[in-house]
Amino acid sequence: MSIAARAQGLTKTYGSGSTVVTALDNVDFEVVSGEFTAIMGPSGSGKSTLMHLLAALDTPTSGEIFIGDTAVGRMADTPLTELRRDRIGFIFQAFNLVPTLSARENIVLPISIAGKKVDEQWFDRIVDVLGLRDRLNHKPAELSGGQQQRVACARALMNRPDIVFGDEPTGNLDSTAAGEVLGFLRRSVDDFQQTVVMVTHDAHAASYADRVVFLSDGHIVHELRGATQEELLNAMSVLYPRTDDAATEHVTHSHHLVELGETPEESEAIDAHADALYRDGSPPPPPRDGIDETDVESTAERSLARRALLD
Ligand SMILES: Nc1ncnc2c1ncn2[C@@H]1O[C@H](COP(=O)(O)OP(=O)(O)OP(=O)(O)O)[C@@H](O)[C@H]1O
Repeated sequence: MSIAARAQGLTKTYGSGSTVVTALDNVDFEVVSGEFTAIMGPSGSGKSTLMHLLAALDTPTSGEIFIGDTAVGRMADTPLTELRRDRIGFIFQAFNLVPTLSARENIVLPISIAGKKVDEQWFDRIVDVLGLRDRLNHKPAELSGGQQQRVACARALMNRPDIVFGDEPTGNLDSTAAGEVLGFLRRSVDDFQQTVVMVTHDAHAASYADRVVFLSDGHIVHELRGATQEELLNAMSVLYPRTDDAATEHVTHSHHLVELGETPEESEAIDAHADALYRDGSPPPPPRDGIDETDVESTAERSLARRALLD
C-alpha cells in the first residue's frame, strides 16, 4: 500500500483572539494510492479546509502535508506551483472552465500552460470514456452542466496527476449527470489506477468511494470502507445527531428516502411528476395510506406522502 498524500498533526485556525475558529485540530490522515476516498461531514466540519490543505492550495497553521514524499510546507513558490500543476488535478463544484475556450482547449489547457506535448492517445481514451467526442469544439456555454463537469474531469486527468481532488463535484448536477461523473471517477480508479479524493455532503455520492472518512468539528471521528449508501446514512445519523443544520437535515431527508425504498433518482423523478401534475396551482390531494407504487398517478401521492413525512 503506498501513500499518495499525508497530513501530519494538521491544524488550521482562522481569525484571532476571541473570534478564532479552529477549522482543523491536529489531524493525521493518509490518502492511499489508487483508492477513491470521500470526505464527509456537516457544514463547517472542516472538509474543504482539509482538502485545500492536502491539495497544497492553502497553508496550515501547524503540521505538515506530504504529496508522496514531498513535504509541501518547505517548498518555495515556483516548485509549489509546478507541483500543483503537474501532480494534482482539481474538479470544482462550479466546473471552472474558461468560457472563451472550446472543450478540447479547456481539457489540454494545463498541458499547454506547462509547454508540454499532448499525449493524443491518452486524450482520446479519456474523451471516449467520458463520451465527449462530439462536443470537443463546443464552448462551455454550449454544453450542459453534466458535459461541462465531464470536461473538467478530463482536464483533471489529462496530465495523469498523482491525485485528483473533487470539491463537491456533483453539487451542481442533476442525479443523472451526477451519476455519470461519479461513475467516471470510479472508473478512473478501477481502470486507470487514479487516486481520487472527493468532498461531499451526499451519502449516495460517497457510496462510490472505497473509503469514507467522517469529520466533525475539525476532527476525523470515523471511517468506513466499502460502505453502502444506507450504511453511510446510518453512520451519519449516529455521528451527527443534531437537527439544527442543513447537512443534518439532508441526512434525515436521505434516510427517509432509504426507508421508503426510493433512490434519490427515483425521488427526483417522482417529485418532477408530482410537480407537473400540480403545476396549475390546484391544491394537491392529501396523501393516502396504501399507495400503489406501480401506479403512475400514485407516484405523485408518494411524493406528497414523503414530503408530509419529511415535514
Ligand atoms: N477563510 C476563512 N475565514 C474564516 N473562517 C473560515 C474560513 N474558511 C473556513 N472557515 C471556517 O472554518 C470552519 C471549517 O470550514 P470548512 O469550509 O472547511 O467546512 P466544510 O465542512 O467544508 O463546510 P461546508 O460543507 O459548508 O463547505 C468553519 O467554521 C468555517 O466557517
